[in-house]
Amino acid sequence: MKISTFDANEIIVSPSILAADFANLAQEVKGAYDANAKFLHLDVMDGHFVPNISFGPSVIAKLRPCSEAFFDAHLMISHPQEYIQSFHEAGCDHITFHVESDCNIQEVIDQIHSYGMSAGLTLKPGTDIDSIIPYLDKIQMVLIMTVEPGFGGQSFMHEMMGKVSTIREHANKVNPSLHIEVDGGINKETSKIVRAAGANILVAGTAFFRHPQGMQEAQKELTS
Ligand SMILES: O=C(CO)[C@@H](O)[C@H](O)COP(=O)(O)O
Ligand SMILES: [Co+2]
Repeated sequence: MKISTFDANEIIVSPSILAADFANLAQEVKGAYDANAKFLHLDVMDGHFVPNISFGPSVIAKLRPCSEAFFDAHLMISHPQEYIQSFHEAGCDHITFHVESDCNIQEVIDQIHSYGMSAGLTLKPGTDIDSIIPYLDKIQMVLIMTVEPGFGGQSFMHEMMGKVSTIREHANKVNPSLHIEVDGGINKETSKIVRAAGANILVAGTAFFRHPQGMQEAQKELTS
């Protein structure tokens, strides 16, 4: 699936499977799509770029037949350029990588595009958005981290909203179809704040997969 299928004004929920029950991953992923979440957020961690290890292409490949969702990979790895082909072969539709990773950013963007996937750039909370501005017309998504990458279940950082509105202002001039995704601590309340700031893709792990009333209710809360 192509990201151009989705409009940058459309509010999309991207459930992060980091908060799902790993012993029942296929059921969880099917449930998320049945709840009308059009994306699935895949947090890949290498234990080096961030102090945690999650899963890689072989798990994603097993999940691919379970869902028609847009597979939205978030690579928290030091050397993204070495794994782009593997994530493409696993069935990812999109890859977001970190500006702080050890790579030539433009080369990795080109590599992602060469496999027909869309490309996104993201940054840690302490990194300035000046590192991303020069690429805004070359990518399809910016992901603003609203927690330190590495773990789910952390508290939302309100102070990141300035980054969202500044990126939206720049994008209106150079790339109006740019999607802005936010990731970390998104729930019923914070979803309203990020949407007001100009984000349209909402990553939700805990608030989605661990919602006491289930995923359908989570989807409703995040989009209403
Ligand atoms: O990238 C990350 C964490 O590094 C996220 O995608 C989290 O998995 C989101 O989890 P919640 O904050 O929604 O629980
Ligand atoms: Co993420």
